[in-house]
Amino acid sequence: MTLPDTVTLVEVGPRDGLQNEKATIALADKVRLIDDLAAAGHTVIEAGSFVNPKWVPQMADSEAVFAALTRRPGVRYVALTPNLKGFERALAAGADEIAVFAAASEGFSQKNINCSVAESLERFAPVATAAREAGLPVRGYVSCVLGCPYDGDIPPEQVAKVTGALLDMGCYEVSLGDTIGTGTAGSMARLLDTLLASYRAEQLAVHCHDTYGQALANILVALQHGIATVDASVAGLGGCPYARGATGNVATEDVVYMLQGLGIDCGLDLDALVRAGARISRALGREPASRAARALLAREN
Ligand SMILES: CC(C)(COP(=O)([O-])OP(=O)([O-])OC[C@H]1O[C@@H](n2cnc3c(N)ncnc32)[C@H](O)[C@@H]1OP(=O)([O-])[O-])[C@@H](O)C(=O)NCCC(=O)NCCSC(=O)C[C@@](C)(O)CC(=O)[O-]
Repeated sequence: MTLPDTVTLVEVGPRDGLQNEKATIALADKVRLIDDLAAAGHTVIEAGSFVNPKWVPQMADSEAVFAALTRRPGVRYVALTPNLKGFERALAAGADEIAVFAAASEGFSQKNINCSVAESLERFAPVATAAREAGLPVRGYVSCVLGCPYDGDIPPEQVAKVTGALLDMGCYEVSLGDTIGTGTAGSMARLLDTLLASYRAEQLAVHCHDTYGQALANILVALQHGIATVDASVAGLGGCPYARGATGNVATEDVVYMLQGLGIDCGLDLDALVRAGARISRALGREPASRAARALLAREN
């Protein structure tokens, strides 16, 4: 199978990564992280979310984050928004793009956004319309595409239905979230075979959590299916507040290391990324979860 020549990495560390942290993270550390990631070559960075701060307190300062980050030309700063209220906050904060987030399973939808999948899609439609009127691109997420902590196995057809609804309402791309990281190369291949019967590879991205250590294998399968957009989180930060036990996203450093080995360009400076991951990990009082970052840092000592 042919692999893409270039891959776009969507950096979700500042949002998906930090949203799950219990201790308060200083605004300056969040902003420094985003600026470091842009300096390392990222062109798409999810910088925060405009959700109910009672649900996700760690993202309560997203307005301040957007106001303080140093905008680099060519970088899109994305905001996650659950409803029109969130969209208005994101617009006022100066987000370049917004992301709406649905789920493939009813159980996760209820726990994460307090409504059914159908109700969430009804909520997102006016958000997509408002974003279009404001000239902002909209990205869609579908969570739990390879398993749900509440509903168990998820048939690929169920994922295809929600993906189609998000594309129909105007999302330019849908990111397929293996929220609890239970997917394997086999289940990812089956999912993509189903989705690619109806949608183009350019309309899809993958968002793999590494709970079972399968994320890189699953991403490789996605690349082999022609998917050229991959979400990742520097230092493997994160988890999901509504999916107990889920670890962070695949570490961006590990994905970059794999892509470099495959000769695929993603425009990132691995050393700069490793330093960015090490800095935020120090601020959080831990080692980076990235295996590549730890190996590269050990070589320096
Ligand atoms: C969706 C809601 C808001 C529904 O929550 P709700 O409680 O049903 O909302 P509501 O409409 O009934 O409003 C209740 C209160 O929330 C306020 N409110 C309502 N909306 C907003 C807003 N946007 N910003 C600020 N405040 C808001 C609203 O004004 C009201 O305030 P009150 O009258 O009580 O003072 C809530 O469930 C929520 O915020 N959920 C967010 C959960 C979340 O952020 N989860 C993590 C992100 S998803 C994820 O990580 C997965 C992903 C994307 O990475 C992919 C993957 O890995 O699978």
